[in-house]
Amino acid sequence: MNPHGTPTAGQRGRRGGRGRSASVGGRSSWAPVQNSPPTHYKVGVEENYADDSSRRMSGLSLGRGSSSHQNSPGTFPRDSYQASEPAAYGMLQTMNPFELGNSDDGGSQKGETAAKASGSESEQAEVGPVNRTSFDICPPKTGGPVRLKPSLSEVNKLKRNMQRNMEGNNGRVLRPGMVLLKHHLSLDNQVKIVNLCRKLGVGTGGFYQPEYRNGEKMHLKMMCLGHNWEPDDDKYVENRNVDGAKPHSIPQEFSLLVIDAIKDSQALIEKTCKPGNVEYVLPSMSPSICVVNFYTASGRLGLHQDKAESFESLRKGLPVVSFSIGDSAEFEYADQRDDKRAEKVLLESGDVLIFGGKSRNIFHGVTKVQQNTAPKALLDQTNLQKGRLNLTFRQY
Ligand SMILES: O=C(O)CCC(=O)C(=O)O
Ligand SMILES: [Fe+2]
Repeated sequence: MNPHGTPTAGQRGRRGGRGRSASVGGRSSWAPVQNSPPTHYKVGVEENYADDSSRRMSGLSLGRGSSSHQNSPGTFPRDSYQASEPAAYGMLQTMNPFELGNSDDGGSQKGETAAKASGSESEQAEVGPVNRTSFDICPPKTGGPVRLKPSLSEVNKLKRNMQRNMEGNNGRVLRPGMVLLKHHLSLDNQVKIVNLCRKLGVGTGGFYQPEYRNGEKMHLKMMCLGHNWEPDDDKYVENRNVDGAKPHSIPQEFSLLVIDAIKDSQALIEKTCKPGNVEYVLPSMSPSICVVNFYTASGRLGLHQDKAESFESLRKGLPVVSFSIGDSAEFEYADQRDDKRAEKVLLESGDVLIFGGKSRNIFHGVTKVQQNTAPKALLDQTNLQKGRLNLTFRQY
């Protein structure tokens, strides 16, 4: 059943399974692959492979057994399944491979690109690429609409937010283990994140539009860092099904921001809730996975739980840390998968939302992207296209 109530046979949704973490792979299989010069293959070329059966699992399934979904297959959508986005929107038909993999990006091109991993481009095609068109979240400026300078009120708002952040007054505990840090990411950091995501996102291992086996597309573009999450199987795998590519690693800058946000959230909990041990309420974690989503104006994400991480990670309630950048979004969360009973909160550019501890398994989703709400200063500095960039970090 998708969020519109339409049954979608055989479809499994995001993070519905809670496989008991067995032993497959283990930590060592999580070690980042060494960097290598960027190897470019077929980026920007629409690759269609008619035989859908070729979309087999190409990677090692990490730590997940057969996922015992709490809900039966076919009832667990992650996405809205509205009409798929216009193919031309932000798609690149050509790209410069030398823009990728520079060592200054912190993330680096993973050593074994899809082509390398499988030996050659033609072999790569056999791994199971289906439809991978490069997607650029910051298309080059082309004399398009002129963007106005940020207004005085926007500049003042930014200053006010910075001041509140310095005073530690920008956070709210939404429920036990769930914290919203308003305007936590500085404009500079937002710009850096956008630029890095853009860089990692345009080539091999970059953004693609995930699709379920039944052909329905998620209404967003996705790229995973650290490890690939596969929508169809609700599992992390080493090579993604769509094109066999390995994910880039998580840039260290991102991880530092995550750790910083957890510390600030814990400080807020200590101040406002005075728990005996804050680690019980909101445990610390060190991210090994980042799911990067880009929502265009019509993008959304159905209520779901994030439960593909290891049994240990879920048992300990290690938090999901979510960064929002660009247009604002309405975010809903609830104890059940029930939109009517969900609470809503607005996530604006720079907001960080954390849910761990007792809130780790909440159902959550994105109901709406509010158009033209991104800070102008951010758009000026990045040329981020209309929409919302979201990064969710987890520890496997
Ligand atoms: O975009 C968001 O705020 C949520 C994303 C999310 O829930 C996910 O990627 O699992
Ligand atoms: Fe999620």
